[in-house]
Amino acid sequence: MSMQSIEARGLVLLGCGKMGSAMLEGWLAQGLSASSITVIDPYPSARLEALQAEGLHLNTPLPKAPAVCLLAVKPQMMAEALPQIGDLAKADTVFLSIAAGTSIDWFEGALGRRAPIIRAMPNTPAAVGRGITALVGNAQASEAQMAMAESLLSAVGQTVRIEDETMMDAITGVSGSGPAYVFHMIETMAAAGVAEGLPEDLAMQLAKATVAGAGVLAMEADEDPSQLRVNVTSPQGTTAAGLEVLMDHQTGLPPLIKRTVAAAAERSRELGK
Ligand SMILES: NC(=O)C1=CN([C@@H]2O[C@H](COP(=O)(O)OP(=O)(O)OC[C@H]3O[C@@H](n4cnc5c(N)ncnc54)[C@H](OP(=O)(O)O)[C@@H]3O)[C@@H](O)[C@H]2O)C=CC1
Ligand SMILES: O=C(O)[C@@H]1CCC=N1
Repeated sequence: MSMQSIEARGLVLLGCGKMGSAMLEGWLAQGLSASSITVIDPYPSARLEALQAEGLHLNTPLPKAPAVCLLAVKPQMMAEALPQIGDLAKADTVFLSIAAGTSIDWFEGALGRRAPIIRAMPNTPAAVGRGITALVGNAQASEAQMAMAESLLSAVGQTVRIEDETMMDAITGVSGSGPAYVFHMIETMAAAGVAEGLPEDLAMQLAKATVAGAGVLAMEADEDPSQLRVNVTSPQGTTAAGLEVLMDHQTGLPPLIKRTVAAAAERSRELGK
Protein backbone atom coordinates (compact mmCIF):
# COMPACT_ATOMS: atom_id res chain seq x y z
CA MET A 1 0.00 0.00 0.00
CA SER A 2 1.29 3.43 -0.81
CA MET A 3 0.27 7.03 -1.23
CA GLN A 4 -1.84 5.92 -4.22
CA SER A 5 -3.99 3.69 -2.03
CA ILE A 6 -4.36 6.55 0.45
CA GLU A 7 -5.44 8.75 -2.45
CA ALA A 8 -7.92 6.11 -3.61
CA ARG A 9 -9.38 5.07 -0.24
CA GLY A 10 -9.00 8.31 1.66
CA LEU A 11 -7.45 9.51 4.89
CA VAL A 12 -9.21 10.64 8.06
CA LEU A 13 -7.52 13.15 10.33
CA LEU A 14 -8.97 13.27 13.84
CA GLY A 15 -7.80 16.55 15.39
CA CYS A 16 -6.19 19.16 13.22
CA GLY A 17 -4.25 21.38 15.59
CA LYS A 18 -0.57 22.23 15.46
CA MET A 19 0.77 18.80 14.61
CA GLY A 20 -2.15 17.58 12.52
CA SER A 21 -2.10 20.73 10.40
CA ALA A 22 1.71 20.57 10.02
CA MET A 23 1.32 17.07 8.58
CA LEU A 24 -1.68 18.02 6.47
CA GLU A 25 0.31 20.84 4.83
CA GLY A 26 3.14 18.40 4.12
CA TRP A 27 0.82 15.90 2.41
CA LEU A 28 -0.85 18.58 0.32
CA ALA A 29 2.58 19.89 -0.71
CA GLN A 30 3.50 16.33 -1.73
CA GLY A 31 0.45 16.14 -3.99
CA LEU A 32 -2.11 14.25 -1.89
CA SER A 33 -5.41 15.72 -3.06
CA ALA A 34 -7.50 17.66 -0.56
CA SER A 35 -10.54 15.63 -1.69
CA SER A 36 -8.99 12.42 -0.34
CA ILE A 37 -8.83 13.89 3.17
CA THR A 38 -11.59 14.06 5.80
CA VAL A 39 -10.85 16.19 8.87
CA ILE A 40 -12.77 15.92 12.13
CA ASP A 41 -12.12 18.90 14.39
CA PRO A 42 -14.68 20.81 16.47
CA TYR A 43 -13.16 24.27 15.88
CA PRO A 44 -11.65 24.20 12.39
CA SER A 45 -9.11 26.83 11.36
CA ALA A 46 -9.76 29.34 8.56
CA ARG A 47 -7.21 27.40 6.49
CA LEU A 48 -9.25 24.18 6.85
CA GLU A 49 -12.41 26.01 5.89
CA ALA A 50 -10.65 27.42 2.82
CA LEU A 51 -9.43 23.94 1.85
CA GLN A 52 -13.05 22.84 1.54
CA ALA A 53 -13.12 24.76 -1.73
CA GLU A 54 -10.38 22.37 -2.95
CA GLY A 55 -12.47 19.35 -1.96
CA LEU A 56 -11.35 18.69 1.61
CA HIS A 57 -14.12 17.09 3.68
CA LEU A 58 -14.54 18.91 6.98
CA ASN A 59 -16.65 17.41 9.76
CA THR A 60 -18.60 15.37 7.22
CA PRO A 61 -19.58 11.69 7.56
CA LEU A 62 -16.51 9.47 7.24
CA PRO A 63 -15.59 7.40 4.20
CA LYS A 64 -16.55 3.72 4.72
CA ALA A 65 -13.05 2.22 4.73
CA PRO A 66 -10.32 4.85 4.53
CA ALA A 67 -6.77 3.55 4.21
CA VAL A 68 -5.66 5.36 7.34
CA CYS A 69 -7.05 7.30 10.25
CA LEU A 70 -4.53 9.64 11.84
CA LEU A 71 -5.27 10.25 15.51
CA ALA A 72 -3.90 13.70 16.34
CA VAL A 73 -5.86 14.95 19.32
CA LYS A 74 -4.22 15.56 22.67
CA PRO A 75 -3.67 12.42 24.77
CA GLN A 76 -6.10 13.75 27.40
CA MET A 77 -8.83 14.15 24.72
CA MET A 78 -8.30 10.80 22.99
CA ALA A 79 -10.89 8.77 24.92
CA GLU A 80 -13.53 11.44 24.31
CA ALA A 81 -12.65 11.88 20.62
CA LEU A 82 -12.32 8.23 19.55
CA PRO A 83 -16.04 7.35 19.44
CA GLN A 84 -16.30 9.69 16.43
CA ILE A 85 -14.31 7.19 14.36
CA GLY A 86 -15.40 4.05 16.23
CA ASP A 87 -17.01 2.39 13.22
CA LEU A 88 -13.73 2.39 11.33
CA ALA A 89 -12.42 -0.29 13.70
CA LYS A 90 -14.59 -2.72 11.72
CA ALA A 91 -13.09 -1.62 8.40
CA ASP A 92 -9.63 -2.43 7.08
CA THR A 93 -8.37 0.95 8.27
CA VAL A 94 -4.98 1.51 9.88
CA PHE A 95 -5.04 3.66 13.00
CA LEU A 96 -1.97 5.86 13.16
CA SER A 97 -1.64 7.67 16.48
CA ILE A 98 0.79 10.48 17.12
CA ALA A 99 -0.39 11.07 20.71
CA ALA A 100 2.41 11.36 23.25
CA GLY A 101 2.46 8.68 25.91
CA THR A 102 -0.63 6.82 24.70
CA SER A 103 0.30 3.17 24.29
CA ILE A 104 -0.67 0.66 21.63
CA ASP A 105 -2.17 -1.41 24.43
CA TRP A 106 -4.46 1.49 25.34
CA PHE A 107 -5.60 1.81 21.72
CA GLU A 108 -6.19 -1.94 21.50
CA GLY A 109 -8.42 -1.58 24.56
CA ALA A 110 -10.36 1.24 22.92
CA LEU A 111 -10.49 -0.01 19.31
CA GLY A 112 -10.29 -3.77 19.72
CA ARG A 113 -7.32 -6.13 19.62
CA ARG A 114 -7.86 -6.91 15.94
CA ALA A 115 -7.38 -3.32 14.78
CA PRO A 116 -4.09 -2.51 13.06
CA ILE A 117 -2.54 0.22 15.19
CA ILE A 118 0.63 2.16 14.57
CA ARG A 119 2.06 4.49 17.18
CA ALA A 120 4.24 7.29 15.86
CA MET A 121 6.06 10.31 17.25
CA PRO A 122 6.60 13.09 14.68
CA ASN A 123 7.75 16.67 15.24
CA THR A 124 6.68 20.07 13.94
CA PRO A 125 9.46 20.58 11.34
CA ALA A 126 7.15 18.26 9.38
CA ALA A 127 5.46 21.51 8.33
CA VAL A 128 8.49 22.25 6.12
CA GLY A 129 9.20 18.64 5.14
CA ARG A 130 12.05 18.36 7.68
CA GLY A 131 10.37 16.33 10.41
CA ILE A 132 11.49 13.03 11.84
CA THR A 133 8.97 10.41 12.91
CA ALA A 134 9.58 7.20 14.82
CA LEU A 135 6.95 4.50 14.43
CA VAL A 136 6.07 1.09 15.80
CA GLY A 137 3.11 -1.13 14.95
CA ASN A 138 1.07 -3.73 16.84
CA ALA A 139 0.90 -7.39 15.82
CA GLN A 140 -2.10 -6.70 13.54
CA ALA A 141 -0.28 -4.04 11.51
CA SER A 142 0.93 -5.81 8.36
CA GLU A 143 4.19 -5.01 6.60
CA ALA A 144 2.15 -3.35 3.83
CA GLN A 145 0.37 -1.18 6.39
CA MET A 146 3.64 -0.22 8.07
CA ALA A 147 5.04 0.69 4.65
CA MET A 148 1.96 2.79 3.92
CA ALA A 149 2.37 4.65 7.21
CA GLU A 150 6.03 5.19 6.38
CA SER A 151 5.21 6.61 2.98
CA LEU A 152 2.66 8.94 4.56
CA LEU A 153 5.09 10.08 7.24
CA SER A 154 8.05 10.30 4.89
CA ALA A 155 6.07 12.89 2.91
CA VAL A 156 6.90 15.24 5.79
CA GLY A 157 10.46 14.17 6.63
CA GLN A 158 12.53 11.21 7.74
CA THR A 159 11.05 8.10 9.30
CA VAL A 160 12.61 5.55 11.60
CA ARG A 161 10.97 2.26 12.49
CA ILE A 162 11.52 0.95 16.02
CA GLU A 163 10.77 -2.49 17.45
CA ASP A 164 10.54 -1.60 21.14
CA GLU A 165 7.59 0.65 21.98
CA THR A 166 9.10 1.59 25.36
CA MET A 167 11.64 3.69 23.44
CA MET A 168 8.83 6.09 22.52
CA ASP A 169 9.10 8.02 25.79
CA ALA A 170 12.77 8.81 25.22
CA ILE A 171 12.10 9.55 21.53
CA THR A 172 9.38 11.99 22.56
CA GLY A 173 11.85 13.65 24.94
CA VAL A 174 14.50 14.01 22.23
CA SER A 175 12.83 14.62 18.86
CA GLY A 176 9.10 15.08 19.57
CA SER A 177 9.67 17.89 22.06
CA GLY A 178 13.16 18.71 20.76
CA PRO A 179 12.18 21.48 18.33
CA ALA A 180 10.95 23.49 21.34
CA TYR A 181 14.40 23.23 22.97
CA VAL A 182 16.02 24.48 19.79
CA PHE A 183 13.53 27.35 19.42
CA HIS A 184 14.30 28.31 23.00
CA MET A 185 18.00 28.20 22.16
CA ILE A 186 17.28 30.71 19.38
CA GLU A 187 15.34 32.91 21.79
CA THR A 188 18.08 32.81 24.42
CA MET A 189 20.91 33.40 21.92
CA ALA A 190 19.06 36.42 20.58
CA ALA A 191 18.42 37.74 24.10
CA ALA A 192 22.09 37.25 24.95
CA GLY A 193 23.03 39.19 21.82
CA VAL A 194 20.77 42.03 22.93
CA ALA A 195 22.44 41.93 26.36
CA GLU A 196 25.77 42.37 24.54
CA GLY A 197 24.43 45.50 22.84
CA LEU A 198 22.87 44.29 19.57
CA PRO A 199 19.53 45.59 18.29
CA GLU A 200 16.74 42.98 18.77
CA ASP A 201 16.07 42.41 15.05
CA LEU A 202 19.70 41.85 14.23
CA ALA A 203 20.23 39.56 17.24
CA MET A 204 17.23 37.43 16.19
CA GLN A 205 18.37 37.31 12.55
CA LEU A 206 21.83 36.15 13.64
CA ALA A 207 20.46 33.55 16.08
CA LYS A 208 17.95 32.05 13.61
CA ALA A 209 20.43 31.86 10.74
CA THR A 210 23.10 30.38 12.99
CA VAL A 211 20.87 27.59 14.35
CA ALA A 212 19.38 26.87 10.92
CA GLY A 213 22.79 26.91 9.22
CA ALA A 214 24.39 24.73 11.88
CA GLY A 215 21.46 22.30 11.58
CA VAL A 216 21.85 21.96 7.82
CA LEU A 217 25.63 21.60 8.18
CA ALA A 218 25.17 18.90 10.84
CA MET A 219 22.88 16.99 8.46
CA GLU A 220 24.99 17.42 5.33
CA ALA A 221 28.61 17.30 6.50
CA ASP A 222 30.62 14.08 6.52
CA GLU A 223 32.02 15.03 9.91
CA ASP A 224 30.04 14.38 13.08
CA PRO A 225 28.71 17.23 15.24
CA SER A 226 31.59 17.00 17.73
CA GLN A 227 34.12 17.51 14.90
CA LEU A 228 32.02 20.33 13.45
CA ARG A 229 32.20 21.96 16.89
CA VAL A 230 35.97 21.53 16.96
CA ASN A 231 36.15 23.12 13.49
CA VAL A 232 34.61 26.32 14.91
CA THR A 233 36.90 26.39 17.92
CA SER A 234 40.21 28.17 17.32
CA PRO A 235 42.82 27.53 20.01
CA GLN A 236 42.51 30.21 22.69
CA GLY A 237 39.84 31.90 20.60
CA THR A 238 36.33 33.19 21.22
CA THR A 239 34.48 29.87 20.83
CA ALA A 240 36.75 28.16 23.35
CA ALA A 241 35.86 30.89 25.82
CA GLY A 242 32.13 30.42 25.15
CA LEU A 243 32.24 26.62 25.22
CA GLU A 244 34.04 26.63 28.56
CA VAL A 245 30.81 28.00 30.02
CA LEU A 246 28.40 25.97 27.85
CA MET A 247 30.11 22.60 28.28
CA ASP A 248 30.65 22.81 32.03
CA HIS A 249 29.71 19.42 33.45
CA GLN A 250 28.05 20.91 36.52
CA THR A 251 26.41 24.10 35.27
CA GLY A 252 26.48 23.86 31.47
CA LEU A 253 24.35 22.34 28.73
CA PRO A 254 25.11 18.62 29.29
CA PRO A 255 23.37 18.30 32.70
CA LEU A 256 20.67 20.77 31.64
CA ILE A 257 19.73 18.92 28.46
CA LYS A 258 19.91 15.61 30.29
CA ARG A 259 17.40 16.88 32.86
CA THR A 260 15.28 18.44 30.11
CA VAL A 261 14.98 15.24 28.06
CA ALA A 262 14.45 13.16 31.22
CA ALA A 263 11.59 15.44 32.33
CA ALA A 264 9.89 15.21 28.92
CA ALA A 265 10.32 11.42 28.79
CA GLU A 266 8.95 11.12 32.32
CA ARG A 267 5.91 13.21 31.33
CA SER A 268 5.37 10.89 28.36
CA ARG A 269 5.39 7.93 30.77
CA GLU A 270 2.90 9.74 33.04
CA LEU A 271 0.57 10.48 30.12
CA GLY A 272 0.55 6.75 29.42
CA LYS A 273 -0.76 5.87 32.89
N1 LIG B 1 2.80 19.71 18.82
C1 LIG B 1 3.82 18.86 18.65
O1 LIG B 1 4.98 19.27 18.45
C2 LIG B 1 3.58 17.39 18.68
C3 LIG B 1 2.38 16.86 19.08
N2 LIG B 1 2.21 15.50 19.10
C4 LIG B 1 0.93 14.93 19.50
O2 LIG B 1 -0.02 15.38 18.57
C5 LIG B 1 -1.28 15.48 19.20
C6 LIG B 1 -1.85 16.86 18.94
O3 LIG B 1 -1.00 17.81 19.51
P1 LIG B 1 -1.06 19.33 19.04
O4 LIG B 1 -1.32 19.37 17.58
O5 LIG B 1 0.11 19.98 19.62
O6 LIG B 1 -2.38 19.79 19.85
P2 LIG B 1 -3.51 20.76 19.38
O7 LIG B 1 -4.34 21.06 20.59
O8 LIG B 1 -2.92 21.90 18.62
O9 LIG B 1 -4.36 19.87 18.37
C7 LIG B 1 -5.39 19.02 18.74
C8 LIG B 1 -6.59 19.32 17.87
O10 LIG B 1 -7.62 18.40 18.19
C9 LIG B 1 -8.83 19.14 18.29
N3 LIG B 1 -9.80 18.42 19.10
C10 LIG B 1 -10.11 18.55 20.41
N4 LIG B 1 -11.09 17.71 20.73
C11 LIG B 1 -11.42 17.03 19.62
C12 LIG B 1 -12.40 16.05 19.31
N5 LIG B 1 -13.22 15.57 20.24
N6 LIG B 1 -12.46 15.58 18.06
C13 LIG B 1 -11.63 16.03 17.10
N7 LIG B 1 -10.67 16.98 17.33
C14 LIG B 1 -10.59 17.47 18.57
C15 LIG B 1 -8.41 20.42 18.92
O11 LIG B 1 -9.40 21.41 18.77
P3 LIG B 1 -9.43 22.65 19.83
O12 LIG B 1 -8.07 23.29 19.76
O13 LIG B 1 -10.47 23.52 19.33
O14 LIG B 1 -9.69 22.04 21.16
C16 LIG B 1 -7.15 20.73 18.13
O15 LIG B 1 -7.44 21.35 16.89
C17 LIG B 1 -1.08 15.23 20.68
O16 LIG B 1 -1.52 13.93 20.99
C18 LIG B 1 0.42 15.36 20.85
O17 LIG B 1 0.90 14.51 21.88
C19 LIG B 1 3.18 14.64 18.69
C20 LIG B 1 4.38 15.12 18.28
C21 LIG B 1 4.70 16.52 18.28
O1 LIG C 1 4.30 18.59 24.30
C1 LIG C 1 3.74 17.54 23.96
O2 LIG C 1 3.16 16.82 24.79
C2 LIG C 1 3.77 17.14 22.51
C3 LIG C 1 4.40 15.78 22.30
C4 LIG C 1 5.74 16.05 21.72
C5 LIG C 1 5.70 17.47 21.38
N1 LIG C 1 4.62 18.03 21.77
